[in-house]
Amino acid sequence: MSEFAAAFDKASRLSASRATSTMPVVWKAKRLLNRGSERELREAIGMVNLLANELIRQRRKLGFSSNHDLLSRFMACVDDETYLRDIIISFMLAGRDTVASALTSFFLLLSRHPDVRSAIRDEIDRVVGCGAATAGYDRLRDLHYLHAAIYESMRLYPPVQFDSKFCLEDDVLPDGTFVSKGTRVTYHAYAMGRMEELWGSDCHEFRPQRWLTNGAFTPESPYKYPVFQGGLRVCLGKEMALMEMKTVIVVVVRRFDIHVVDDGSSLPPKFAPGLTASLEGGLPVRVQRRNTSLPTQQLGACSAQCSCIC
Ligand code: HEM
Repeated sequence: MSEFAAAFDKASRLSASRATSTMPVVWKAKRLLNRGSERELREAIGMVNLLANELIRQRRKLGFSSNHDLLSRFMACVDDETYLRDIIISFMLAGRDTVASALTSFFLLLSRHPDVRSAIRDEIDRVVGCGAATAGYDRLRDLHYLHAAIYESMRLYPPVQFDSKFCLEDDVLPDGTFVSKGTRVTYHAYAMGRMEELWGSDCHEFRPQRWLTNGAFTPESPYKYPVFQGGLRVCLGKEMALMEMKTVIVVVVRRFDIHVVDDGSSLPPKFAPGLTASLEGGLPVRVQRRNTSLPTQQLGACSAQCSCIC
């Protein structure tokens, strides 16, 4: 693991432990005295800042004006170095573990639902084409069943399981509930995804079809499905996350079978405490190459017998 990743993980873990502390006064005292976990947190944040600054410095040296990656784009329009560093750290924090968490639970569910796995493979062959090794943006967008399976997986295992906000001023919620200034209000995406009132009596089942109408993906209100938050502070990386996930899934699912080790238990996974949901001890899997001869040829080069739409 790189020094950056290690410092990053440590800083995330220690910040999350503040939120779950039963006596916040303890960590606040430690922070004041620069002791124990708070001292470690300060050091980890220092290391993250240092390495993020170094990343910016190196990119500046190499030149960024003709590059179209995210960092170069931000560098082209942000002058303030500290602000730029904080943007990089925010995007890494928001985008790294969330996608990893979503993919982990997706493959966990897929190994328990071979019927869904087959349906995904059929759709990929039909839409992406059996002659294409990877899929472009437009083809990924047309994978409605896969989109539905990803949404369904995150309904049951949202990467951000719950999220709190603090009320700045006295306020009244749409249902008339009064919330006084300073109150902590938490929405719990994990619990909401398993509520019978919201999802029906099969709310605990993994059923991608619930998101499809005549084969097309049909979204739900973000206030019913707050996996990416809603309103003004909705996740900025939502579309990017979905594309990233689809890209990985298309490549992996076509070539490999992922078997969760000791899956026979069908016990619910045990989560580790943290800002994003991760499984305690990881998810041990056996990866088996499928007996498929996926071609290296490009889109549009399929044989006459192929039923795909290239
Ligand atoms: C499956 C993957 C993801 C999930 C489930 C997810 C979920 C969320 C949630 C729940 C929030 C609201 C957090 C809060 O208000 O406290 C959020 C915010 C945010 N996300 Fe994501 N996210 C994902 C991937 C990404 C990716 C890949 C990026 C960018 C590379 C990203 C960038 C952001 C940013 C910048 C915010 C802050 C928006 C703001 O406060 O205005 N996210 N995300």
